[in-house]
Amino acid sequence: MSKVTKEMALDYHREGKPGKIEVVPTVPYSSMQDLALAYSPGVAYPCLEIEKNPADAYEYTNKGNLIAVISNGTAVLGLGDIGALAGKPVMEGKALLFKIFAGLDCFDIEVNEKDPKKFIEIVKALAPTFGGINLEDIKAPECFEIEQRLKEECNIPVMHDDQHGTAIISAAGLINALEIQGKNIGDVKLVVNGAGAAAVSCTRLYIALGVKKENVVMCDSKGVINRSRKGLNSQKEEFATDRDINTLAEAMVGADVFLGLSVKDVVTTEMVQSMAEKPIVFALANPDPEISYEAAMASRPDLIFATGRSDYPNQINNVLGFPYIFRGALDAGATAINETMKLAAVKAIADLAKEPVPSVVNAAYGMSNLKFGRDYILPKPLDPRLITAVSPAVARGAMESGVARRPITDWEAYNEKLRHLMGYDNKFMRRVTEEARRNPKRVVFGEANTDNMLTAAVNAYHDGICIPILLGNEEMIEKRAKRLGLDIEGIEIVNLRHDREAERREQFAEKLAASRQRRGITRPEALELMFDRNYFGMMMVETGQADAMISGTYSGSKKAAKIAEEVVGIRPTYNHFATMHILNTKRGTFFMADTTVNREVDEETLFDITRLARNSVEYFAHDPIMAMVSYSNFGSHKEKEPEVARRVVERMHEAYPDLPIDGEMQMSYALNKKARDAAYPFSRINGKDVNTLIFPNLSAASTAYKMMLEMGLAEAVGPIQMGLNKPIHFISTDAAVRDIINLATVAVIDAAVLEKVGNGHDK
Ligand SMILES: NC(=O)C1=CN([C@@H]2O[C@H](COP(=O)(O)OP(=O)(O)OC[C@H]3O[C@@H](n4cnc5c(N)ncnc54)[C@H](OP(=O)(O)O)[C@@H]3O)[C@@H](O)[C@H]2O)C=CC1
Ligand SMILES: CC(=O)C(=O)O
Ligand SMILES: [Mg+2]
Repeated sequence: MSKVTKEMALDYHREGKPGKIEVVPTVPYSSMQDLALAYSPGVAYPCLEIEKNPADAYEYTNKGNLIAVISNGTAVLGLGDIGALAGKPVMEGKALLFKIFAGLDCFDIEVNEKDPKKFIEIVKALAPTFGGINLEDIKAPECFEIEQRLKEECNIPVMHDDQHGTAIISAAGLINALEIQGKNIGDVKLVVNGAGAAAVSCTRLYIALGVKKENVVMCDSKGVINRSRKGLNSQKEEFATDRDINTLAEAMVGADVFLGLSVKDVVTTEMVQSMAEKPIVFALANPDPEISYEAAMASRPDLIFATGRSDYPNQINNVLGFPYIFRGALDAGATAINETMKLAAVKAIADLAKEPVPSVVNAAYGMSNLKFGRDYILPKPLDPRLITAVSPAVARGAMESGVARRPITDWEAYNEKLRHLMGYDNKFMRRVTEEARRNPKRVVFGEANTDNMLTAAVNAYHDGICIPILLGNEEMIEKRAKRLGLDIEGIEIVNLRHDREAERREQFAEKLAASRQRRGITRPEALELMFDRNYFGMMMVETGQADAMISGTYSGSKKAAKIAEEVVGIRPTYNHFATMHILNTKRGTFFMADTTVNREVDEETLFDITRLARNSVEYFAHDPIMAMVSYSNFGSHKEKEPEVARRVVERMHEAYPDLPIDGEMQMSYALNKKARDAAYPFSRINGKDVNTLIFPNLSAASTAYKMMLEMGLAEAVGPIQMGLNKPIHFISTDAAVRDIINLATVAVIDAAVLEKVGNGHDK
């Protein structure tokens, strides 16, 4: 991750539409009828229902999925009292996190009011709008009264995240760090620096989990809070120590755990060195910690160190909790977020860190070997399992403690809903990944000496998806792996240019020349070609020395595709091969073809593309419902391109009389079955939701899927090659690591099917 600079951050916030979030309608709104339903007169009906029964607000409005992040700007991060307006970027940021991590909609509300009593009245008056209230960055001690009263007086969950979110996450981190250091929570000496919202609440939770109160020393801006201090507020009084010490430096001597929730740079290396053996330091002030990562780690080797930042190992930040805690609370219809729910969240988060880390998480952090230990005490914020680990635990907690108004009964369905909410639930990829893991295959990675290819190959290996064979110079690959922090032990590297591969090059050349001698490749030429990664790698697959290949391409796949045609050839029942992209969207999974290969599409090419797509969609266990898309509808335009599309549909109807395919038709009819059924009742796909889109040319297909991706409307798997004799797949070397892993996973499945049924699944 590159260092965040002021300029980058300001540009990020300013570019495009300023800020970070927007409001998007969720119902149709284009016709008069729609407007009459959305607003007057139709809107009166739900109003009257809610008047009769307020709980109906959850049925007819967005209340049940809407959070308010409310702040008065008095303790914004560690920046202090910068005011309500200046805190808005933080609150917008939280709104964004609620949305992307838990699918919760969120309004940020900055209230220009420091008087706690007035602030409480304002928030209370706003409460009917929301399903939950996340109080944020409100300073101590006012935050305690504010939260307490709002919890009592609102009938929706209210949580001050700086208090409880931080307490939950850091407690999970503490439990795991203590386990690694081999210490007992009941024995540890704890120093807390800061006596504000976060510090007080964290300390209370640690005590509930077993820390002895007499082993706690808390400090504020004036030093140690001891009994001789006068005029302490009640929270500071609660933690005042009997020990006769005054400074943080004195408190640190012999301490096992340091918890910083104060300001930057107040801890020195000497202080860390003065701590007990195997200490734990959580320096959580944001954006800059109480001691820097570099200084802390240099101070002693037996330390476990965490900060609130995302750019160092062990991030302890309430982002790991609040989206999922509110998700679980709202889904169970909880009236509050109570101690049982908080403890359930602590356990779920702590336990998740001990589970094997999936490759998507490693890949997201450019790592290959994240494993429970001193540099990984908590799950990473981009871990997609957090939602299914934490939200159900919190919802169960709500039910057990009797605050759930809408108890969940079908947990499997709830988990499914959570996954779906989140990520255009990649059910398809989950299924193929499980299949690949059951029977991993040998996959050659061409261009293994590039960052993303190498990271993908190594992650796929550690995830048990495939057995990679890396093509490239071993020294260079090793160097790169070291720089990227990738563990490549156990992975085969083949340096095809090395003398020790001379025999294999000869063997491959002979075989290639034998099959291509009448098509212009002589043996000496074939031998020359074996110095090319694509020829060599594909020959490995052709001769059974590997099961599949991911060919890294630099500028489109044209050259590599030509080589694949020469080396492994096109399946006997076709004259062309093509590629398909699988798009996971909010509306389900769509298959699109041909997205990358055939630049000139005549009738024969389009016929092959359509047959290949039909075959592949079935192969991925979907029943194809196909639309041939065009700018024309069923003959409305007579030009060559729609004519070709029409003829291909006719030929498909003849070849596969039962196949639901039709067209040519515009995309609006392909995707809107109501409109299609009304306008073209004769269509063969009447009443059906299309899942496979065949495009009349490469420009249209490529533009369509890329537009969906760029607009954030889909996640894609692909390009999936269809029609070659062997599983050779092509992807750009700078494609995202996750995309390369996904393609390698598909290649493994491809190889397994080939092994089982040959190309016999061609029909
Ligand atoms: N990583 C995470 O997830 C989270 C991190 N934080 C961080 O914790 C910090 C505090 O936040 P919050 O509790 O909301 O804020 P508050 O304003 O409620 O509390 C701040 C506390 O820090 C104390 N403090 C200020 N300067 C010093 C100093 N030099 N030495 C010791 N203590 C000092 C203040 O002391 P006094 O009482 O004397 O004024 C006060 O007790 C911030 O940096 C924030 O970013 C907060 C929430 C979550
Ligand atoms: C993370 C957070 O909430 C804070 O630093 O205030
Ligand atoms: Mg905060």
